[in-house]
Amino acid sequence: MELLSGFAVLLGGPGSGKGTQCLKIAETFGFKHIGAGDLLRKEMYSGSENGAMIQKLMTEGGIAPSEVTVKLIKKAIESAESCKFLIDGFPRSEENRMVYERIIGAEPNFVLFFDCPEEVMVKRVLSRNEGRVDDNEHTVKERLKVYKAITLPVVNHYAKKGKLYKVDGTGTQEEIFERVQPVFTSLRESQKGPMLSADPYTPSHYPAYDLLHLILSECSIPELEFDYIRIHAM
Ligand SMILES: Nc1ncnc2c1ncn2[C@@H]1O[C@H](COP(=O)(O)OP(=O)(O)O)[C@@H](O)[C@H]1O
Ligand SMILES: O=c1ccn([C@@H]2O[C@H](COP(=O)(O)OP(=O)(O)O)[C@@H](O)[C@H]2O)c(=O)[nH]1
Repeated sequence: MELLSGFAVLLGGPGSGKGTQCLKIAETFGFKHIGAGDLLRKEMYSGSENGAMIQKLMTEGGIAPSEVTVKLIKKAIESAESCKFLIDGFPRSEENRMVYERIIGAEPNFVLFFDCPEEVMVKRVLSRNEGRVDDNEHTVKERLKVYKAITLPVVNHYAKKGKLYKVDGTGTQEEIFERVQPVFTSLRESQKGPMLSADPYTPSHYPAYDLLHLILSECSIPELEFDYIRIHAM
């Protein structure tokens, strides 16, 4: 099976606001939101053979085997009607990224990174109050270690590729969305790449602009000369 698709990725530490902002972006700009952690939690509670393993590693603050997560993401993509995806909280390791690229056969067109001080993230996680196995002081410390050692290299990888747009993740949800929204709006409305403010991670012109513009516009692409992103069967 082959699907025509395109996607953006949201990365950031635990509690940096990925899920919250993803919902707003998805609703405003018509993306299908795929939360990697949400998929794993659903799998954990489904009684599947992987349930106990997922619960253990989430409680310990670790990262699920790449094949397990990628399979769940692939299933979510295939069952969605949309062709515009916002993947939240994945890839979390270089290995995640490589397995995703091997199995799905695509790279994200654009990566948003929420930059947030540790103490802010910890405070948010500890007041999330959703009954999660990992929202406690011990696990959040472990998650932050994993984030710095294993996830930040992925962020750096996308920065080097000129795909990363860093957003200040502090302030209210509305303030953060005000920072995020113009990026998506200008990409949707402009025919030419937006010139963004200087930032260590932010290219002044998006190399991935054309493809992202394609994602953000309707999915009727055939007359345009873009590389199609194909999702290959596993
Ligand atoms: N800007 C914000 N200010 C205060 N609390 C926030 C903000 N953004 C999100 N939250 C809250 O912090 C917690 C973590 O946010 P969430 O979006 O789940 O982060 P992540 O997906 O990165 O872990 C949630 O309870 C959410 O309601
Ligand atoms: O690609 C992923 C995404 C999540 N997780 C696990 O799920 C937990 C919660 O992730 P989620 O994205 O839901 O939480 P957040 O970081 O947004 O607080 C992580 O600590 C990991 O244990 C994982 O193993 N792989």
